[in-house]
Amino acid sequence: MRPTQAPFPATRLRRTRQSPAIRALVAENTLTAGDLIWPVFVREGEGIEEPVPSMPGVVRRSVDRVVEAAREAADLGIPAICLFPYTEAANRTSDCAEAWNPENLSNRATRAIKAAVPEIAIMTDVALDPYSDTGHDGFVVDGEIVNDETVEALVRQAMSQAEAGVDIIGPSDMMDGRIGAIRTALEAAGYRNTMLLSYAAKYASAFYGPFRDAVGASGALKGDKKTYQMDAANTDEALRCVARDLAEGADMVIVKPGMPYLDICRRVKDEFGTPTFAYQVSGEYAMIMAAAQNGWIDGDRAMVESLMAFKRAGCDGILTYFAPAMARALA
Ligand SMILES: NCc1[nH]cc(CCC(=O)O)c1CC(=O)O
Repeated sequence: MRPTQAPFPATRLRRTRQSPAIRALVAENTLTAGDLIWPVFVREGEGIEEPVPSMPGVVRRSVDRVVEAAREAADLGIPAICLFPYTEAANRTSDCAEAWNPENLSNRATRAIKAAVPEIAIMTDVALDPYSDTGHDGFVVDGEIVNDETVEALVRQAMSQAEAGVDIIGPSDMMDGRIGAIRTALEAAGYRNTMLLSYAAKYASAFYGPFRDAVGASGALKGDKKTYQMDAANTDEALRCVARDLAEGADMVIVKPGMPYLDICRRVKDEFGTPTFAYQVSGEYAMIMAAAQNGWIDGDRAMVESLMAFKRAGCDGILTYFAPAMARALA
């Protein structure tokens, strides 16, 4: 694109910024509730909403309260909710068997939401970290996060989620070959419409800190995730990950974290034209909320601006803890 314009004063770029009406007319991007996926934390119990200290305004909900939250989200026009279980220490084992227990928290929440709020799409996370005693996304053997054995377990986890009625399966583990393995298993079992939203370009990030508190993984995690999550120095590698996952049967892809990786969002969208999502992760949310609580920034305006940035970068939608607040602001 080559913008063409007459010399000043024939061209005055401020003309199209002069009033809310004119600015609305020339806005290049829009943000709607339909762009949002809301990640929620699920815990055991009943009637419980337990604050997550490092994520002001975010709570862990018992299944009955998650159902209420899903109702509220659907009424606000939010199309999808994403479930993350907080697992107690007793359910964190070296074989991670709770991950494919049909009665695990994630599967019970899925069935309860499906029954009460059938119109909202349910997304779940595929990775072993909520169920492992090491806090890693895969099995650890002699200090190595082993790929192929982990993929077999991820397939079992994904199949139990499909069986529970999940619409969108989100593998966030960054193992090699898991998209193809899960897609093959889904097709073989007749789950033709179950979508795979691959966390294709997921970076090893300091911004996941509050999330690990929220799901109870902070204490468990030994070491870091750098042998499977990506190095912040790389961009071409992100395109290779996305190309690989699309070739294996992913329907849509995620770039994660969001704000520090807007360049990756733009490249992925331009290169593949596939439905592309950004995950504005826990640490990004926490930064904005912390500054707002200190009176250092206007939290509502920072929320809107940060989410519009993803649309500008080419994203079709955003996973964000701000989803209900943003949807309310748009209503
Ligand atoms: N595989 C687990 C997972 N799924 C989503 C997040 C992070 C989300 C957030 O920070 O909001 C993580 C954490 C991690 O990889 O350590």
